Parts: sequence; structure tokens; C-alpha cells
Amino acid sequence: MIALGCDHGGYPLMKEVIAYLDAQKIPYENFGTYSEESVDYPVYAKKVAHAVAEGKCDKGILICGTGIGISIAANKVKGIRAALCGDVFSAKATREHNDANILAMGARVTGPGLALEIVKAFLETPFSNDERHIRRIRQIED
Ligand SMILES: O=C(CO)[C@H](O)[C@H](O)COP(=O)(O)O
Repeated sequence: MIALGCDHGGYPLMKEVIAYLDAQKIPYENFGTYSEESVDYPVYAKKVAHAVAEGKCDKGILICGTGIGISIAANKVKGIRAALCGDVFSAKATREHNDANILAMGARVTGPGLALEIVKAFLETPFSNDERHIRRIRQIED
């Protein structure tokens, strides 16, 4: 189950992400927002981050205008490793190396075609389970 959250700036891209998940039959829970009416991104970052940190959802996708604010907010929640990605290489690498559990993107930065490639890479790439990466993630947790 994928937890979804966005603010008004991220909403147009989130609609594209939802269409992609529907087409792929990937289950999700949408924590909002649900329109382009102005809202505050920390509210949605918190909902998604808690759903992931508490194990109700396996991973999350957060979108705001830049992806910056919503990733900063999500990373305040213990156990969350939210990665702001604007390219496919980073999306793959953050799964393999950081075991990132939330993907953040910027709807005013990254176009929908690339964004969906990023989502695909993020959702399909497993953590490497390499000892050196596990050690470094433990250091982050400590
Ligand atoms: O990118 C963001 C946070 O990092 C927000 O989406 C952005 O700040 C919203 O701006 P505005 O209220 O002017 O639409």
C-alpha cells in the first residue's frame, strides 16, 4: 500500500501519479489534498509520514511545488527517509543505498513524463541489503 500526499502545488502532478497507479493496479491510500485550493504542505507530509512510519503503508509519495518543503517536513518523523528526486538515477539509488521509504517530487520542477519514470523506478527498485548501506542507515537512525 502506497501512502499519497500533496499540497495545492503538487496536486496537478499527483493526479498523474494516481492515474499511473490505477493503470498499474498498485494500491494506495490518498491522504489529500484533493484540489488546487491553497493548503499547508506540512499537514500532508505528517499524515503520510506517520502512515509509513507506523507500518500502515509500505512506502509514500509526497508532492509539493518544489518537493523541498514536503520532504523536509516528512523527514522530521522518526523512521522516515524521504528522498527528493528529480531524475531516475537518484530514485533508483535512493532505494538501493538509502532504503528511502518516501519519494518526494516537485510538480513545478519535474514534468509528468519524467515524474512517472521516477515513480516506477522508486517503486520497483529493492533495497540492496548491502552491509555498508545498512550500517549507514543505522547511523542515521542513531
Ligand atoms: O514547494 C512548496 C514547498 O516547498 C510549496 O508547494 C510552495 O511553497 C507553495 O507555494 P504557494 O503557496 O505560493 O503556491
